[in-house]
Amino acid sequence: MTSDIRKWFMKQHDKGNGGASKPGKPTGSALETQKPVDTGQKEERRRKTSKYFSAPPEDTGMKSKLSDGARVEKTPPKRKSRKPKEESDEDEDFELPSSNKASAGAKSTKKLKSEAGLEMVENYAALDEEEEDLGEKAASSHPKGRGRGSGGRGPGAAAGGGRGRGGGRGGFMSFGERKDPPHKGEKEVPEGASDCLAGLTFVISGTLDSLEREEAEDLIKRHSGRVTGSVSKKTNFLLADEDIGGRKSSKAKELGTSFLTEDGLFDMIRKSKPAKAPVKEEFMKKTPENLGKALPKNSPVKAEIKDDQASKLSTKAATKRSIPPISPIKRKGEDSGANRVTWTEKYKPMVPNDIIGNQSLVKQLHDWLARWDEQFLHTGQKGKGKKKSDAGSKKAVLLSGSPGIGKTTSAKLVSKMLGFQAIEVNASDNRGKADAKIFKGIGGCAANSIKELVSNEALNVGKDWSRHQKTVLVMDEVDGMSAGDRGGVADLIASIKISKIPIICICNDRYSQKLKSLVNYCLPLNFRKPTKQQMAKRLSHIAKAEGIQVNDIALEELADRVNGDMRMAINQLQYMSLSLSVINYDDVRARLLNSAKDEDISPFTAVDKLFGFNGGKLRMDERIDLSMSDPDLVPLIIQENYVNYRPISAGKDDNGVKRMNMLAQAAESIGDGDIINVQIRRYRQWQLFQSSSVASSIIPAALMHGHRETLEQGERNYNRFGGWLGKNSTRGKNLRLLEDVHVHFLASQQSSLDREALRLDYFPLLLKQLTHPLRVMPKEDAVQSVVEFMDAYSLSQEDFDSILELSRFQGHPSAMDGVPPAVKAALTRAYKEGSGSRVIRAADLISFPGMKKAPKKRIAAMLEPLEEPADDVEQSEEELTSDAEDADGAMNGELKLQLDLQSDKSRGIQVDLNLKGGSGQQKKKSTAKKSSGLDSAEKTVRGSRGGKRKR
Ligand SMILES: Nc1ncnc2c1ncn2[C@@H]1O[C@H](COP(=O)(O)OP(=O)(O)OP(=O)(O)O)[C@@H](O)[C@H]1O
Repeated sequence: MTSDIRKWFMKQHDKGNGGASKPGKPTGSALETQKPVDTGQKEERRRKTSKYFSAPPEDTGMKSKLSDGARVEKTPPKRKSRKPKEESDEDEDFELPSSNKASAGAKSTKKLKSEAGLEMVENYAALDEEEEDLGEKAASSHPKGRGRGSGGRGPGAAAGGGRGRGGGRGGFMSFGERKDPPHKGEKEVPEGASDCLAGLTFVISGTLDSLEREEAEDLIKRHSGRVTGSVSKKTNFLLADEDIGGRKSSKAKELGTSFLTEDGLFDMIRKSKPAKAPVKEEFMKKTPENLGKALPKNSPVKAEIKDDQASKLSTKAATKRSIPPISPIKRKGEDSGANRVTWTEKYKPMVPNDIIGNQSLVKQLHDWLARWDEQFLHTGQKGKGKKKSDAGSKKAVLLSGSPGIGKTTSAKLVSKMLGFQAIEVNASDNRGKADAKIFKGIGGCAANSIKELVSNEALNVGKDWSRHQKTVLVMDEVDGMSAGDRGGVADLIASIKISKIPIICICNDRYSQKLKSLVNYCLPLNFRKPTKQQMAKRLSHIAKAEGIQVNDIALEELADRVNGDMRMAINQLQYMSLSLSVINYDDVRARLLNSAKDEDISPFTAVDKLFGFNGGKLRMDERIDLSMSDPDLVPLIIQENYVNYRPISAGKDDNGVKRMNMLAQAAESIGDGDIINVQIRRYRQWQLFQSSSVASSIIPAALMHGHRETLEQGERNYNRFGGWLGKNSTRGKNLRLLEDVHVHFLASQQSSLDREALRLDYFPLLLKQLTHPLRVMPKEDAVQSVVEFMDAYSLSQEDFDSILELSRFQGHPSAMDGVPPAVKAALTRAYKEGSGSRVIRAADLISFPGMKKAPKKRIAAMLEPLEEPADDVEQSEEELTSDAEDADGAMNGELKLQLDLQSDKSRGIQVDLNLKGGSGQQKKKSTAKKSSGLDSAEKTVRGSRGGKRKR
C-alpha cells in the first residue's frame, strides 16, 4: 500500500522533472541492454533497476569493459570554470591588513562528464578535488537540512538516518518508514584491505538487502570510502538494492552515476583482501599514475584523465597553498619536552585567517574593534551607543557558540592584530557584583578590578596615545556567571555603560535567561561549528606535522563525532597519537565510542547491537557498556526476544538442534541472571551487578546473535519491549484486587482463609454462586439470591467484578456470558438498594491515627477473632453495653465486629471506626465517648442483615 502511494507520488514528481520515468540520456543503449546483475538475492519481489545496476566491478568485468575500447566512450570533458571556494560565502577569508592571504589561485576545473555509457571507473576517474570541497559540503553536511553546526551528529545522522530516522533529504515519503533489510544479518560482512575504497564516494539509498544504513556506512568508511548524503557529480556509486525512484536515484540517473548493490559492495571489499588490495589499486585514483595503470593502454580516456588528474593535483596544491601553513609554536627549551605541550596550544591559530570557519564573524569583530575608539572615545558619544540598528554603536560584543570552536581565540587574535592588550577574565575568577561604593576599584576582587579597569581613564584615554597600549576586556563564559557571580551580569552591563575600553563578552548560550538583558548592550556574533571537512583538513595538517598517518575519512569521522568541537578533536588526536602512529577509521570509532559513553543510548539500540549480526565482533567492554546502558531494561528486552534470533554460530543447522541447544543455554543463563538479580535486589549484593548483566544479557546475546526472524504470523520483525513489566504490573493489580476481596471476605467472618486458598479453592465456588443463578433462575429470584450471597460474604460490587476478572483466562468465555443484560441491570439495582444499610466495608473504612490508609492486611488480621474465646467477646460486649445505655440494647453481630476492633485498644492499638451508615460516613474515635460510637454503630446496624453474621 505504502509503496503504491510512494510510486504514485514519485510518478507525479517525476512528471515534473522527467527524471525517473523518462531517464533519457543517461539510459544509454549500452546500459539498456545490460542484463541485470545476479547478486544472488533470493527475494524476487525486490525490484531492481536493471538498467542502472552495475554488478560488482569484477563480476561485470569492469576491467574487461575498460579494455574493451568500444565500450569505453571517450566522453567530452565538460569544462566549466568555477570560482575557487574554500568556505561557504559567509566564511570567505577576509583581507586582513597584516595577514598574507595566500592566493588561492584559479583552480583547474577540468572534469569528465559522466555520460550514460561511461562505466564505473570513468565515474570515479571523474573525481574532482574541487567537487570534493563543494559537493561534499552540500551533500554531507546538509546545510539546509541540518544547518552547519546544527549539532546533528553521529553516524546515523551523517548517513541520512538509520532505521526510523527517516531518509535524510530523500523526501518525507520515506520518513520513519524505512523497512528493515529483508535479509538483515544474513550475510557475512566482508573485511577487505583497509583502504580499498579510498577515493570513492558513495551515496546510500533505500533499504539495503542485509545491512542497516549505519552498518553500510560504517563498512564503507572502514575501508576508507566516503559516504555522502546526496548524489553529486562527485558520487561514484549509488548504493541501493531497490530503486524506490527517489530524488537520489533520479539524480544518479541524470548524472550517470553507477548503481551498486550491497552484494556488489561486498565483492569489491572482499576482492581487495587476498590479492593485497587489488581493488584499491584499481579504484585508487589518487595519482595519475595509478589511474593510468588501471586503464587500458590505448584507452582514449587515459590521456584525458592524465591531464585532468595532473591539473587536479596542481589545483590541490594550489588549494593547499591557500591554507595558511600551521606553524607549531616553538618554545624555548622545548625540544625534548615538546610532547608535553598540548596540541591545541601548539597548533593554535596564529593569525585570524588561521581560524577555521566563521571568517565573516571574525571580520565583523575586527571591524567593530577597529572602529571602537573612533566611535566611543573621539566622537563624544560616550556611553550612548544604543542605536540598535547600527552594529558599530554597541560598546560591547557578545561572541556566542558551542565550546571549542574558536571564540576566545578569535577575540585574542583580533585584539592582538589591532594592537590591543587583551585582559581576560573568566568564570574561575570571582566576578560578583562590585562594591557599589567603590568607584575606582581596588584590588582583591575581580569585579572591582573590572570596574576600575573599564573606568580608568589612565589606561586608555591618556592624551598621549602612543605611550599606552590600548586595552580590551575579554569576559569569557559570561553565561557561567551564576551563584558566585551574583549580580555579575547587571554589573557587567553597568560596566559596559561606563566603559572606556571595548569589552568582548563570550558565552556558549546566547539565549540563556541570564544574558537576556546583556544582549541588548552587545553586538551579537553567533559563531557556528566548523564543518567536518574544514576540521578534517586542519587535523590532517596537524597529523602530518606530527608524523601520524591518518586518512581523511578517519579525520572526518573524528570531526563528526566531536560535534564540531575543534579543541576536543585536536585533543583526541593527540591522545590517540600516544599509542598509535597509524590511525584508521576503526581507531577513531573505538576511541570516540569510549569517550561518548555519556551519550544516551536507548535500550533497544543496545539490544539491537548485542543481538546484531556483528554482535560477535564487539569487544567485551563494549558489550558491558551496552548491557549496562540500562541494566533494568536491557535484560528484559533480551529475555523477551532471544527466541526470535537465529544464531549465526549455529551455522546451517537444518534440523535446528544446534539452535535449540543454544536457546537452552541462553535460557539457562537468563535464569542464572535472574537468581543473581534477586540476590542483588533482595540482599543488596551490588557487587554482583556485573555478573548479573553478563548472565542475563551478554551471554544470551553472544549465543543467539544473528538474524532475527518472526515466529508467529503477523508478528513484526523488531525487538519487542520486555513483556515482564506489563505482566508484573497486571500481577500487582490482580493481587490488589484479590486482597480487597480477601479483606471483605474476612470481614464477613465466614471464614479465615488465606489469600491463596481464597483464590485457588474458593473462587471457582464463589463464581458459580454469583453467576449461575443469574443464568438459570427467574430474574427476581436470581437477583435476590445473588445479593443475599454477596451480603453474606461481605462482597461488594467491585468484588463481584474482581472475582469475574480474576477467574477469567485467555481463550475462555466469561462467566457472565449468557446472562441477559436485564438481569445484570436488575442485579445492580437490587444491590444498590440495600447498600445504605450494608456493613461490608468495615475493613476499608477503618483508619489508624497518623496513617493515611490503613494497611488492609493488618486490619484483616485483626478481623480474625476466631481464636478469641467467646466469653471474652461477650465480656467486652457487656462492657460496652453498660456504656451505651441509650442504645436499643439489641446487640447484634455487626456490633461485635466493632467491639472486636475497639478491644484492640487493650492491645495498644488505637483505631478509628468509620462505618458506613446511611448516606454519609460517621467517624468516631474509639477514645471518644463510647456512647457516640455506639450511636454510629447502631445506625449502621439498623435495618441490616446483621443476623446473618455468624461467629
Ligand atoms: N576555529 C578554529 N580553528 C582552529 N583552531 C581552533 C578553532 N577552534 C578551536 N581551535 C583550537 O581549540 C583551542 C581552543 O579554542 P578556543 O578556546 O578559542 O575555543 P572557544 O570556542 O573559546 O571555547 P570555549 O567556549 O570553551 O571557551 C584553540 O587553541 C585551537 O587550538
